[in-house]
Amino acid sequence: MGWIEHDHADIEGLSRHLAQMLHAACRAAIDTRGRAVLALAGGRTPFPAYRALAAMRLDWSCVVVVPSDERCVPHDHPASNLTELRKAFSDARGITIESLTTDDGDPARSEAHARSRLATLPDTFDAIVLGMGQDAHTASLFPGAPQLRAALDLDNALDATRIDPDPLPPEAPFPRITLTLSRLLRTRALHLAITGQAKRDVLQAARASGNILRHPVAAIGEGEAAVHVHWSP
Ligand SMILES: O=C1O[C@H](COP(=O)(O)O)[C@@H](O)[C@H](O)[C@H]1O
Repeated sequence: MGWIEHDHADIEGLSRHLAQMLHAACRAAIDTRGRAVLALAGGRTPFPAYRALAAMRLDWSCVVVVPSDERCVPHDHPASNLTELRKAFSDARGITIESLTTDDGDPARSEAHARSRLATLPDTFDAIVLGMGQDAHTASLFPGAPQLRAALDLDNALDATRIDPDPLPPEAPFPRITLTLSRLLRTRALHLAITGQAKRDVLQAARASGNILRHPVAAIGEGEAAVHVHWSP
C-alpha cells in the first residue's frame, strides 16, 4: 500500500502526533465495534506516545493492548517488556494488557500461551505501533534468527512464534516471542516510530533492498495498510 512519512522536529512532536492518531483509531474502533485492539512495540522510542495516549479521555475498559513482541523473561525481571507497558498505561483505568509470555518467561510455554491468547482476539488489529533496531529488525523479527524465514512467510497461519536472535543482543540476551508477519499485517493502521538519522538511513536502505531476510522491517510494507513512518532527530 505504501509508506507515508511524518517528520517531526523532536520526539515530543512525534509522540503527540502518534498519540492523537492512536486515540482517533481507538475511538473509531470503539464506536463501530465496541472495542479497540492495539499491538504495541517495546523498546524506548514509542513510550512517550503511549504515556500521552494514556493521559487522553477514552473508555479504557474497551481497549486491549498486545505487545508486538516480548522478551522471554519472568514478569518481575527488569528486562520484561510487559512491566514497561503496564507502567506507561497506568493512567488508563480499566485497560486490558495481554502478555505473549507466561509469568515464568519459559519460551516454549510462552509460545503456546501467545497463540492461545491471540486466538481469542479479533482477526484484525485496529492499530499497530512498531519500532526498528539498527540491524533492521522490527518487532522481534531479527535478521539471522533461525525462525525468521517461517515468521516472515505470509502463508504461515501461526500468529506468534519464538525467535532466538543470533547473535543475542548484548543489552537483552533473551529469546523472544514475536507476532508473525502475517499477524502484524492484519491491521487497520500501521505505525513505525524511529528517531535519529542512522535509523532513517537503515530504513531507507531496507526499503531500497527489499531483502526481507536481511532487512525484516521492509516486509511491513507488504500489507494492505499504509505504513506511517514517524521520525524525529
Ligand atoms: O529490541 C527491540 O528494539 C526495537 C527498537 O527499540 P528502540 O528502543 O530503538 O525504540 C523495538 O521496537 C522492539 O519491540 C524490541 O524488541
